[in-house]
Amino acid sequence: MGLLSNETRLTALLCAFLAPAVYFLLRRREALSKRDRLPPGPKGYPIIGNYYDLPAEGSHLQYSEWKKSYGVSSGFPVNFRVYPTRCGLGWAIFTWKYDGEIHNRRKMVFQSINKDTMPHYEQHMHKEALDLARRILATPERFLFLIDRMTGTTIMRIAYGHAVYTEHDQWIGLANNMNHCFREASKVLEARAFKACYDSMNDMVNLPYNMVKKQVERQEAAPSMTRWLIEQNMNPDGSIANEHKIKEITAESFAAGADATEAMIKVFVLAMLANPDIQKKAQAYIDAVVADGRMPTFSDRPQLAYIDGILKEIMRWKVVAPIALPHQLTNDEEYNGYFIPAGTMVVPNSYECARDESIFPEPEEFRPERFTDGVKLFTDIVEPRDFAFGYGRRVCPGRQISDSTLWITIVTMLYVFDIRKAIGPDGQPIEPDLVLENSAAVSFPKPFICDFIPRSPQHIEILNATYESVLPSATTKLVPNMV
Ligand code: HEM
Repeated sequence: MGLLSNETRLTALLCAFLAPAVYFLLRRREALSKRDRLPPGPKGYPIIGNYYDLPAEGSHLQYSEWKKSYGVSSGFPVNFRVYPTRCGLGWAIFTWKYDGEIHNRRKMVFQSINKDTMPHYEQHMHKEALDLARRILATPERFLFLIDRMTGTTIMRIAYGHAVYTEHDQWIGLANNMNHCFREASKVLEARAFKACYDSMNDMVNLPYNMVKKQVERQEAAPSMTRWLIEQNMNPDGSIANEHKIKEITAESFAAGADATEAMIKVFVLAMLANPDIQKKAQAYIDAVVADGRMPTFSDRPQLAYIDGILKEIMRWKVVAPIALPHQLTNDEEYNGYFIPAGTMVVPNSYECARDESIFPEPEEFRPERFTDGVKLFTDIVEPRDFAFGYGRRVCPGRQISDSTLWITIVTMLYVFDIRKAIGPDGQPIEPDLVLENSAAVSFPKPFICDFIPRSPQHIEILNATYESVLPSATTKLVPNMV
């Protein structure tokens, strides 16, 4: 006779059959209830999800429309599922999926951008901002090109300590070729373009790095991200650990940083054209701080809250990276009562954040007063940097560099110039188009013209003298093909 009664055996048998069934029913109910709780949105297709719903350009506008039409009240736009996300393009980490390797590389970027290194970078930025003003003075009609050039030369100095004087600089040429490849990524699949892009990315990674390495050996390297990383990774026997990572990180700074910084400086010019009163107000604040006949510098920043107000408003008014970069959930998430399964691609709509009327009334208006009364910056309003530079673990690691570059450029331009609408042949001011041109990642102002009028001969004299005094070891002469 067994130890169990017949009744107990029957119960055990029933349990053995029923338990999995109950388990699967519960799981199915849970799955169904989760499916009911997916955020609403375009239906999509099996496997490819919403791939065909993705607009090629201006996707932030489409997402904002969906947010309205699907009636989602939270910041999360719509149910949006396309599984493959950052798929990895060469060494460019912004195209990689998050993992331990990215974590380490981002850490290295932060090691080279910190409170000890920033003062050195700020000197570079200052020199480049002054250089831009001098070049605009010489050929104002080329200001769009000169802004483009200046964002490249600033990053060259920060990444490699390399000062660019001519328009035919070898490293700038390499970096521009590489950026062209990122912008035209789809065309890179053509065999010839692929080879050219492969070569230019390789050169960009290796050549400037090798130059700095030699300078470090000779102890004559200027301060730069590359120099710092080489020094921090130098083994006692003189070999360099993580060499390929250092090369790739610094090359990437150019790919990731130049376009967005350029777009923002151009947005600043547009904002000044459209708002002459704000320009005048900003100049009055600057003049009060530098009444002793000098130009503003970084040390004046705490006294120039209005310039920071302008900077914040530029980041909000025209978000140049309107959908940052796509993220992908590694785990199931609950958000505002919605269920969002692991693997979902989440496209942040930063443009929509900037247009939230409950936070930023009349969002189309350019209004630095949202953020400052001219004396202090308000702390009880959403910070545009929290959406302009992306999110979470992938937030832009170059934001401190861009922030300082933008500030010193804006304050320098406002000190030297009155930025005015150009006058057309009919004698009327030419109105600039304030709508940005959308592209894959960064939106730019459409080409426009305007006048840069020096505020006085004395402002020019002070500009030239200041240029000579900042980083005086650099070449101070205008070389023939400089402008
Ligand atoms: C105004 C200028 C800039 C803007 C608006 C900007 C914005 C952004 C945004 C929106 C992202 C995506 C963040 C996300 O995935 O959520 C990003 C990523 C990145 N940015 Fe910037 N950026 C700027 C300048 C720079 C500069 C100067 C550097 C380098 C020195 C830089 C380096 C990077 C890198 C390496 C990434 C990829 C990070 C990753 O995928 O983990 N950026 N940036």
